[in-house]
Amino acid sequence: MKVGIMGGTFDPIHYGHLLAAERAREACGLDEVWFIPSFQPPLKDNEPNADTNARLEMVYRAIDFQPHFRAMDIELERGGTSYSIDTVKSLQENYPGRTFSYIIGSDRVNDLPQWHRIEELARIVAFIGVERPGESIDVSSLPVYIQDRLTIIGMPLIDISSTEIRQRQADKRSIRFMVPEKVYSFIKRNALYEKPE
Ligand SMILES: Nc1ncnc2c1ncn2[C@@H]1O[C@H](COP(=O)(O)OP(=O)(O)OP(=O)(O)O)[C@@H](O)[C@H]1O
Ligand SMILES: O=C(O)c1ccc[n+]([C@@H]2O[C@H](COP(=O)([O-])O)[C@@H](O)[C@H]2O)c1
Repeated sequence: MKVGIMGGTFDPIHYGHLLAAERAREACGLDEVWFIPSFQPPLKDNEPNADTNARLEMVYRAIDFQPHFRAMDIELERGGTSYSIDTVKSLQENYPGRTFSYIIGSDRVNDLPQWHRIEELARIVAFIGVERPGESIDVSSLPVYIQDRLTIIGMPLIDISSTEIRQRQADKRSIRFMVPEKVYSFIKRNALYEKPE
């Protein structure tokens, strides 16, 4: 069974994440995509804005009724810095018989050489890269051991980021149609990302 890992801060999850997962599933013949929210993403300086329960709940709402998508809380349960090497090793131990690939956007593809224990990680997992606006994938500057494990797939450029959603929400501008309706209603009901008056 082939599983794609869609890891992220998901603060909040948005249509860019969902389309990347779906196009990777189709292009690479993945049986399932597992969405794994990070507790603390390794290369981001700031702590996530929404708490872990809210970020996980938004992922559940976004993938509700999608037969090939699952959400897993293993990084939230583990706590600490969410290194992918720890996640993949734990998945391999707990779910034998699966092969895992990481689905990542162009910003993360380009910083793969900075990932924790990347040489070891690249031996046990493959990477599926998707373009996102603002940063194009520069395959030739990546070490060969990463290039060998990387497949770039096509996807329409979706110019949506969680940062922009948080900023729009703080500025009281519209975030409708940037996130699924059930995520939208959760953000509004819980006043996430709003600036205190
Ligand atoms: N619009 C998008 N198109 C393609 N891939 C995306 C898009 N947004 C995020 N990704 C990818 O999804 C993964 C998780 O992203 P993350 O949760 O950090 O979202 P983000 O929008 O980049 O968040 P932030 O703006 O808070 O940094 C990363 O691999 C990232 O490159
Ligand atoms: O393991 C690492 O060193 C590492 C460095 C950067 C990113 N990642 C993972 O890549 C995924 C996307 O990260 P981010 O910061 O864009 O949310 C998420 O699952 C992170 O844990 C992992």
